[in-house]
Amino acid sequence: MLLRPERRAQGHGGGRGAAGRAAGALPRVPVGAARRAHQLASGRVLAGRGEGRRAGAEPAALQQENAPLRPPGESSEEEEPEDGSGLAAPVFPLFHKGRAAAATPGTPGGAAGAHRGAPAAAARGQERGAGPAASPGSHAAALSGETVAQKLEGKPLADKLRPGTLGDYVGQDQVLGEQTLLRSLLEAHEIPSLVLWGPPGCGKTTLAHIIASNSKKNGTRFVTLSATSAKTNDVRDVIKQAENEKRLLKRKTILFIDEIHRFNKSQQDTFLPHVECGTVTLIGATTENPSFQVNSALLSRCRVIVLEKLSVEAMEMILMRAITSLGIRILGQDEQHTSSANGSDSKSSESPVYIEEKAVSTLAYLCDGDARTGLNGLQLAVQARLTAGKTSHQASTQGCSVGGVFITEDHVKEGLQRSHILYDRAGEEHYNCISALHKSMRGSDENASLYWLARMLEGGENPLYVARRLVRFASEDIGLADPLALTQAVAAYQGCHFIGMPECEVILAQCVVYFARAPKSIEVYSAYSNVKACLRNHQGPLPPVPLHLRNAPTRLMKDLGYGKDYKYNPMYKEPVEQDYLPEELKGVDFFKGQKI
Ligand SMILES: Nc1ncnc2c1ncn2[C@@H]1O[C@H](COP(=O)(O)OP(=O)(O)OP(=O)(O)O)[C@@H](O)[C@H]1O
Repeated sequence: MLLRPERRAQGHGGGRGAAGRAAGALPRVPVGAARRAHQLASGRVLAGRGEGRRAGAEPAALQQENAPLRPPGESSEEEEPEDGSGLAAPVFPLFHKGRAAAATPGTPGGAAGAHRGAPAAAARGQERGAGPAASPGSHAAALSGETVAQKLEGKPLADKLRPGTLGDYVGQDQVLGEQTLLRSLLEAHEIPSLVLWGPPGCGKTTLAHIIASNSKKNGTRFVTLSATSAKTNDVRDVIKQAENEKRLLKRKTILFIDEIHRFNKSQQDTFLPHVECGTVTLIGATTENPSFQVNSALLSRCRVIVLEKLSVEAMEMILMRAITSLGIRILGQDEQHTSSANGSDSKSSESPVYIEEKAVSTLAYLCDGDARTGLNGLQLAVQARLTAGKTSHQASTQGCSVGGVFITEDHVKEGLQRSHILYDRAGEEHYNCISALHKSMRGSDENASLYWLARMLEGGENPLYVARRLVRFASEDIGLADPLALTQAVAAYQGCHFIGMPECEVILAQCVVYFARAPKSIEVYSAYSNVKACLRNHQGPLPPVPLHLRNAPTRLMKDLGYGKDYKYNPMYKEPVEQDYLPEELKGVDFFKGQKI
């Protein structure tokens, strides 16, 4: 558990937890672990050992915990089509590249190393019962007995499948694993005020609801407000009610505020005294760095829980659970596609729905740790295929054909919104990426510079925002080493302004590469910073402008000595000896010593 925001910068942005790193290093994780669990759920594989090992866990979860998660020797690299026709081209080249690049041969983070780590990560994900088997009473169980189309009607799939217990909550072991502070507090029913900080769809709201249902057992009330719609008066009403409940019935209230960063500071102030005196326990959820967005007095009274993007393995578990609950069957590359393949619980007369195993792993990658996106993507892909009326589609593999709806990797890609996946334009990712671009150009890495540029533009970033940063970079980092850089940047800005996206992307690309290749000089930037520091540190009144440097437009000024003894340089053939700094700064050289 993280109580201070600083570490968040690593954990949430570039850096990841071990599971996340392993995930990033995998070119393609086979859905072996999750699929195995799917088989368990559908009764095709007998339970593993260790039943009853942990009280409170569903039997299916215990079975999965001990199941061989990945066939020995199975290599993600081997599964990648040599022509790159799988995940990569042409829709998501960035992902493909990133994944391959992360798998550095010879390092534990390489493909093999990552593979070794993956089962463990998947097992951790399963530990709390993350299997696809619907635990009794879960939403997944509630989906049984209908056709796939019926199951997808109404509420979004992600909402229907929102886990209601910690046992069904996947991943986030860094804050919820055994022996973590939050887990102990939850088990002891002692809920402190919390701020749940994490990227979209990583399970903040879900966790808050689980905490709520946990605390309802001992009579605690749970009230939800969304900062996007609630007014200050709504907050006051909730607090008034909480005071009454506390005073008259001795009942505690947990107030959950989604997107707490959207409340302005004064709205946040409204909670402060009531959180302090314990009238309400506040649980805020935010995708934004709380150190900037949440009132610091309020923040200091809350524990900040940092949730990370869900790992690929965790996403596979979530998707497999959804697939099981929908009664969709999985088609592996190496099996007979009979109607009993990967047993489904769909008892209807509807044509069976199949999904490629590869499609599931691709979806798990592309949703970028956002379970809502992943589940929505699955839902859209299935619905689109059902609507397309492909019921007579013949899926033919290895000489065996199957009648029914067949969902491929391409279908799930279509079910996803690319901009959502790549980039969070309004959030922290916006700043992380521009910072990465700036630093890559400064480091003269044209390759990385182009990558960060494309990642922003493909994600829907405003090209003028990037162009403005280039103007700044031209002076800050290139400066007089190549004074033309500034002209380039301003021209790029104007070019973007004239023609907009997508045509202007190449203008920015040209400028970015020019800057990455350009010689660098921070001489001016540094000297100017020194001057600013000198002014800021000056004690007492600032020294007057020397009289000889002053203009003397009136007689009085001349009489006062303005402009006296000033040497007009063009009148002199030889260099002029003359002071231009105030007397007390004589001899100071701002170009010496780079203090930024
Ligand atoms: N850890 C998880 N385990 C299982 N399912 C999850 C998990 N996290 C998210 N989900 C699924 O994704 C859906 C969206 O998650 P949730 O609303 O909790 O995300 P969030 O972090 O609050 O996102 P946002 O910031 O966009 O509101 C849930 O309804 C649930 O189906």
